Amino acid sequence: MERITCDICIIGAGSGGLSVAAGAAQMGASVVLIEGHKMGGDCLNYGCVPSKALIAAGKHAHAMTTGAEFGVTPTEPHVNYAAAKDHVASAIATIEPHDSQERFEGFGIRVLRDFAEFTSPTEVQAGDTVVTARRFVIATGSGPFVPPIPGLAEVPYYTNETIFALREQPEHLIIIGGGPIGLEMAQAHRRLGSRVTVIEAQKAMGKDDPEMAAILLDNLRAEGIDIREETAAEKVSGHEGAVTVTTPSGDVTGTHVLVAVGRKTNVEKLGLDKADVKFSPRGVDVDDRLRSSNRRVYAIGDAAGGLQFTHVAGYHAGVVIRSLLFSLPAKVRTDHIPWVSYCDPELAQVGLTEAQARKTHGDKLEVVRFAYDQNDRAVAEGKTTGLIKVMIVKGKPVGASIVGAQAGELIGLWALVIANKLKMSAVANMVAPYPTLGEISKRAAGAYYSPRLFESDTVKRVVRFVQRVLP
Ligand SMILES: Cc1cc2nc3c(=O)[nH]c(=O)nc-3n(C[C@H](O)[C@H](O)[C@H](O)COP(=O)(O)OP(=O)(O)OC[C@H]3O[C@@H](n4cnc5c(N)ncnc54)[C@H](O)[C@@H]3O)c2cc1C
Ligand SMILES: NC(=O)c1ccc[n+]([C@@H]2O[C@H](COP(=O)([O-])OP(=O)(O)OC[C@H]3O[C@@H](n4cnc5c(N)ncnc54)[C@H](O)[C@@H]3O)[C@@H](O)[C@H]2O)c1
Repeated sequence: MERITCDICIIGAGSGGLSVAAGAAQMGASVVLIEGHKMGGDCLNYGCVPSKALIAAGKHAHAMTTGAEFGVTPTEPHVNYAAAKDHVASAIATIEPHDSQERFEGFGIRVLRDFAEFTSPTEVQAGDTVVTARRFVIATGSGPFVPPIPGLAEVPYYTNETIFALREQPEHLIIIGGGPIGLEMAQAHRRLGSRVTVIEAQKAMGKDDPEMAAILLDNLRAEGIDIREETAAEKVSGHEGAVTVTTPSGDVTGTHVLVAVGRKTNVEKLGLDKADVKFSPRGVDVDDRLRSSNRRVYAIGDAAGGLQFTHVAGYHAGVVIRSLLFSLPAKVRTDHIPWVSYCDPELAQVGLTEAQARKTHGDKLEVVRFAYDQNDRAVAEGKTTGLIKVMIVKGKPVGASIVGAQAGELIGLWALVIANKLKMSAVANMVAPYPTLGEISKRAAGAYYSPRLFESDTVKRVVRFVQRVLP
């Protein structure tokens, strides 16, 4: 048995763990990083990267069928699904070196490739190595939650951990779950030529603003995706190539099933009881500094039980680095965290939705809106489906929702505004280049100030007075 002592031991080399490791080692701490499976974690191997790569393949296929209004004759694309999966694999392979063991060893980090388990409040064992550390960071992420639907365990089904390796094109893909994983995969597969049925127990994209989500869902349905809401999967039966999902509104039989009903955090096999670390199925119980019930142990990213996004794991890494290296009492916020679903149109959110803002701020809330069809660039590009809504209290945005082309890029501005508690005037003062979709944000700010300027008797009185006295 080898014994190592270090300043910081990180369990999990995904988005969160890698960021802590790189930052801490480059600033002088001795770091051990333990990864039981693939370097890069979910985002690189089974999540963001492969899903966005497959979405990109679908986008190419879709463009071939939708050029008529631009004078380009639509043509039915010949899709080689396996080749699309080659693109997915190549995107992962291109990014892989950035997350590799060699790169992290180059920072002076000791990388152990085994599953880790706490053996005491101050020790972790990984294979034949015992690590004693001043501080530990649990960054073990999450995996697909497979619900106890009767019959599911007896049929072949896919999850995000297996769907990207599938090389035969599903003729009819049934997706259980209408959240971001379900709908991103639904549209990519539909555009690549599969028939797709989505079975959603409640409302699809239920964590987003319903008015904005409805615009996305209309478009997905118009592309031919059968989305059945308020319809839970109750039973699954069948065999390879013919799987039937039973729902209250009838049976659906398809060739393949993808389960996308949420995540299960990877905390159960960590020996947390032996480390005096409290946890639940949601993840490790942490305070607003991301510390667990054992002050030496922190948890970040998906394992910390909050919002589950790569950029949140990265943000958490920055917060714990300040605590671990400089003993600064850095705290996490959630009010400025954006998220984006990369369907077409994209659906993006930062801060409060309209309903949340109404509940929190009541009559003090003002909501401004601006539609994509009023934006010249959107008209030129034929991307007029879309809307921005900004929720404002006393002149400061508390939330922004965008659905439409490039919504994921546009939300960045509002994330900046909310993170820094800027006023709407900061956006109104910006000169946006013409013609860009970015002008949508400026016009939303205009929608806030226009009534104050153009419908104000005081402004009119002042202008008339100044005009009278001007030479
Ligand atoms: C299909 C899909 C698409 C997604 N798309 C996006 C997106 O577009 N944008 C976005 O922001 N987020 C997206 N996400 C979410 C994102 O992938 C996660 O939020 C992010 O990966 C979480 O990072 P993490 O570091 O917490 O965990 P992970 O990246 O999952 O890393 C955890 C690591 O810990 C390792 N591990 C677990 N247990 C142990 C142990 N006991 N010992 C040693 N190692 C262990 C695992 O093997 C893994 O490598 C997507 C997720 C999925 C599933
Ligand atoms: N673009 C992105 O940033 C992105 C993309 C994919 C995933 N993610 C992350 O991964 C997380 C997990 O995504 P997800 O889509 O799996 O989870 P989710 O929790 O967001 O959505 C799951 C959906 O499945 C439904 N459901 C649950 N049980 C069901 C049943 N028996 N039958 C039918 N429907 C059922 C739920 O009502 C819910 O709408 C997301 O919350 C997000 O944090 C992010």
